[in-house]
Amino acid sequence: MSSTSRVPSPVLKKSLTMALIQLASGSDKPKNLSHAAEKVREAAGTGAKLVVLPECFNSPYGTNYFPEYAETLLPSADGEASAPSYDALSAMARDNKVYLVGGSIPEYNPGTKKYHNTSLVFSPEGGLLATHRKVHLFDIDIPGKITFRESDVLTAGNQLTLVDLPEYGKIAVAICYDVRFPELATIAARKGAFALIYPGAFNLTTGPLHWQLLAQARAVDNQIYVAMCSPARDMSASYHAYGHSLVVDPMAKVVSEAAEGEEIITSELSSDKLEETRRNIPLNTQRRWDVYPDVSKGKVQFDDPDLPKPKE
Ligand SMILES: NC(=O)CC(=O)C(=O)O
Repeated sequence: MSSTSRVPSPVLKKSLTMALIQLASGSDKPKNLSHAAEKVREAAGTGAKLVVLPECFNSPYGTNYFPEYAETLLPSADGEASAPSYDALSAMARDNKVYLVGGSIPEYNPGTKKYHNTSLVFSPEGGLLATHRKVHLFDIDIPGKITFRESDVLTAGNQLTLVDLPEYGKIAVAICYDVRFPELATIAARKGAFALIYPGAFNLTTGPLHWQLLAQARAVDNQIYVAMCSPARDMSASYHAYGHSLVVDPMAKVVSEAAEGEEIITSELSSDKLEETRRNIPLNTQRRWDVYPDVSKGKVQFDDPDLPKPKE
C-alpha cells in the first residue's frame, strides 16, 4: 500500500557548480586565513558558485586548541566581537561572488561562557546567511585507536540549519559527526534541501570505514547530493585527518573525490539527476506513514535564538 501524502521534492532551480577545498592548515591562524582566501579565489576561478571549506580550517583540530583559537561572534557585554575569521570569510565570499560554507571555527560565546564548533555561511555579497553549531559532539573511545571528547570543551548547538540560496534552492549545513545521525539529514531533505553539506575531519581509524559509507548512506536514503569536505592530511599534526573530500549524487554515486593532500574538487549539481533519481525510484510516494511516523513532522528546531546574527 502506498501512502497518499507526498514528501516535497528537493528543488534545485538551475545547475550549480560546487567546489570543495581540501585545505592544508597549520597552527598559524593569519596564515591559514590568507591561504584559505587564495584557495577560495582558485576555486571560484573554476566557475564554482558554491565553495566549501573544511572543519576547523583556521586552527589545528583538537580540544586543547579550541579555547586558544576561539573567536567571539557575539559581542561581549563590555565590547565588540573579535572575529577575524568571520571578516575574512565574508571578504572571500564577496570578493569572489560565491556562496561560501566557511568550514567551521572554534567559537566562544561570552554571554554563556561556552565554546562551540561553528560553521558560518556567507552570500556572494559577503552577508552572513546562516550559523550552524555542531549539534552532535564527537565523543568516541575506540581503545588502542582513538579517544576524542569534544564535550570536554565544547557545547553542542541546538538547531538544524537550512540555508536558502535564492537562485538555486536550499542546502542543509551540518558538521562532521552530525553525518552519523540520519534524522538530521532526512528532516533537511524532507524540508526541500537539494544537498547536505558537511565540513568534516574524520580520522585514520573511522575514515577508511565510515566516511564514504556515511556520505552514500545519507544520499541514498534521501535521494539528494551529499558533500563532505575534509582538511588535507598532515602526519605532523596531532590529529590525522582522513582527507578524501567527496561529493555523492542522489543515486549514491561518488562523482568526485580528493586524495589525501591539498586539493580542490568540483562537481556539477543538476536538477535532472535529482528528478531522474526520484522518478526512477519513487520512494517519496511509497512511504508508509500509516506504519511509522515522519520524523520531519515532530518539533524541529531551526531558530536557536542564541545564535550569532549578521553584523550590522
Ligand atoms: N571528527 C568528527 O566529528 C567525527 C569523526 O571523526 C567520526 O565520526 O569518526
